[in-house]
Amino acid sequence: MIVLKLGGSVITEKDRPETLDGEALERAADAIAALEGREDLVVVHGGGSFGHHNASEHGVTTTAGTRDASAALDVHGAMKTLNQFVLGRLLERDVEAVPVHPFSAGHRDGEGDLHLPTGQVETMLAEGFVPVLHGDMIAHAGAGATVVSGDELVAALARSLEADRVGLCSTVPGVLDDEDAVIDRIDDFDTVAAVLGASDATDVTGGMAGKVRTLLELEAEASIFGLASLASFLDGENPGTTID
Ligand SMILES: Nc1ncnc2c1ncn2[C@@H]1O[C@H](COP(=O)(O)OP(=O)(O)OP(=O)(O)O)[C@@H](O)[C@H]1O
Ligand SMILES: C=C(C)CCOP(=O)(O)O
Repeated sequence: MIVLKLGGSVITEKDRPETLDGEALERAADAIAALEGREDLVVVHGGGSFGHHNASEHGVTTTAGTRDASAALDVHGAMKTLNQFVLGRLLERDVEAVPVHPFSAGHRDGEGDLHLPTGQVETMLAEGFVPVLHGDMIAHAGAGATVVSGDELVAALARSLEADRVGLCSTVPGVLDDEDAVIDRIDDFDTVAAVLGASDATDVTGGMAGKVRTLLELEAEASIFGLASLASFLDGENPGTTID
């Protein structure tokens, strides 16, 4: 069973609000369609130019919340729009993709910890569907609603579903060192902290630094790689950077 995140930076033009990178999304959908039926797959996608700009305008992050429903729905709506594009490209390729909207499915407790029940995802998988989740807003005890990143959802799903493989397809071929070479393996935050930055584009969830931090907390290994390596990841290889 594979949990795969399609980074928003891959499937959208992240620096142009609400702009899809149609060609990249089609390539990602082709790779997923080639896997169809061989293994259980849960897809999560990030926001890219959908969601991050809206969240930034409303001043919401993974810790700063809002109690303004219109603001929450603005971010949620942008993410649902992108989710429709992702589902559409998968359905065109006969992948039985169905949506799961985290805002309606989970919450954060007062400590900010994410709780994501997965009974619906497990039933979808058992019935042959490919669940497609996305970064979203989420009710947060004591803070209203905050942003939940696709990376956090990947980690929660991988834990609950005991995923065999976890992959994050991003716009970079892996985590890069100070000479832009792909770092093969990361097992400690401090040793790479100096090269880990935010995203180049508007991003409220922490860019590469947030991604590595979240994945290091996960017991299972995870791979971060670029679109050119998505097919090889789905074929069982470990391209890019392995976080363990
Ligand atoms: N050391 C690093 N190696 C690689 N990328 C880095 C590094 N430091 C910062 N980055 C930035 O992190 C970005 C990837 O993080 P980002 O959160 O944008 O990815 P994503 O998950 O694909 O997108 P989204 O968060 O929209 O879903 C890269 O585009 C790059 O700008
Ligand atoms: C900005 C929102 C709503 C979700 C972002 O998810 P991410 O792109 O995985 O960080």
